[in-house]
Amino acid sequence: MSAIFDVRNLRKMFGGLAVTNDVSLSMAPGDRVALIGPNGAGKTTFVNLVTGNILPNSGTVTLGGEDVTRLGPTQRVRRGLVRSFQVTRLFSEMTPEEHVSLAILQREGRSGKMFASHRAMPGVMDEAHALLAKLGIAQLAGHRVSEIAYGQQRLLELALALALKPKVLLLDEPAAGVPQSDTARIEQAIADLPADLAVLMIEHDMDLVFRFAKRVIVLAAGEIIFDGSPDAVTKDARVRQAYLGSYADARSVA
Ligand SMILES: Nc1ncnc2c1ncn2[C@@H]1O[C@H](COP(=O)(O)OP(=O)(O)OP(=O)(O)O)[C@@H](O)[C@H]1O
Repeated sequence: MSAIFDVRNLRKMFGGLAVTNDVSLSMAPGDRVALIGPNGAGKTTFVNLVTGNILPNSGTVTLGGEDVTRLGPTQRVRRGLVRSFQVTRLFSEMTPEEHVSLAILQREGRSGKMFASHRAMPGVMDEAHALLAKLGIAQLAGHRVSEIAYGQQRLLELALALALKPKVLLLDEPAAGVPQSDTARIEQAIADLPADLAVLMIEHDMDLVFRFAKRVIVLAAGEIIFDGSPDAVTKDARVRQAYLGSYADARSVA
C-alpha cells in the first residue's frame, strides 16, 4: 500500500549535535508502529519535527503525497497529522463534552466564538457524545476535568485526537502515569482505533509495545538502528546493546 506518511533524511542539529540524524521512515494506512529508544535518543525531537513544532535543518516530511516540511502544526493537523493531546493541555474547569465539541469545531474551521453556543448545535453535541461513548467515558461528559481520574483524562486525550479525524496519529506514551487498574482500558481504546488509521506510538513500556506494534523502530543517538518486526527486534544485537538487553533476556526465558 502506498505511504500516507513519509519522512526522508530528516536532520536536526542542536548546537553541534545531530539530535535527529538522517532519519527516514514511511507508514501506510493501518500501520501500527512503535518508536522506542533509550532516554535522550531523540524520540521527542523527532515527534516535534513531524508535528511541525520545530523545523529540521534538512530532509522532508510528506503527508498523503504533499510536502508539509515547512508547514506549522495547525496546518498539519488540518491535513490529518494529529498528536494525542497531553493531559497537561486539558482545561481543568472544562468538561469532556466541551473539550470534544471544541475539537470538532476546530476541525471544521468554525469560529471559536461559536463555541459559546455549541449546545445549540445538535450535530456537534451528538458527535462529541458518540466519541466519548466509544472511549467508555460518556458518563463523564458533563463533569469537570478536575473531577475525573487521570486514566479517564488520558482517554479524553484520545477522544480529542479522534475528533480531529486523523489519518496519522502520534501517541506519546499514552499510558504513562496511569494506574495499572486503568491501563487495560487505554490499551483497549488503542486496539479499537480505526483500522485504516496509521498509528505511531512512542512508548517505554515494552509489554505494551509488544502487544500493540506490528513493527518496531529503534532510535539511538538520533539514528534509526532498527526497523522491523517485534520478533526480530529482541534478537538484534545492536538493539540489545543499546536498549533492550535485559528485557529481551527476560522475554526469552519467559
Ligand atoms: N531544544 C534543545 N536544545 C538543545 N538540545 C536539545 C533540545 N531538545 C533536546 N535536546 C537534546 O537532544 C537529545 C534528544 O532529546 P529528546 O528529548 O528528543 O530525546 P528522547 O528520546 O525523547 O528522550 P526521553 O525518552 O528521555 O524523553 C538530548 O540529548 C537532549 O538533551
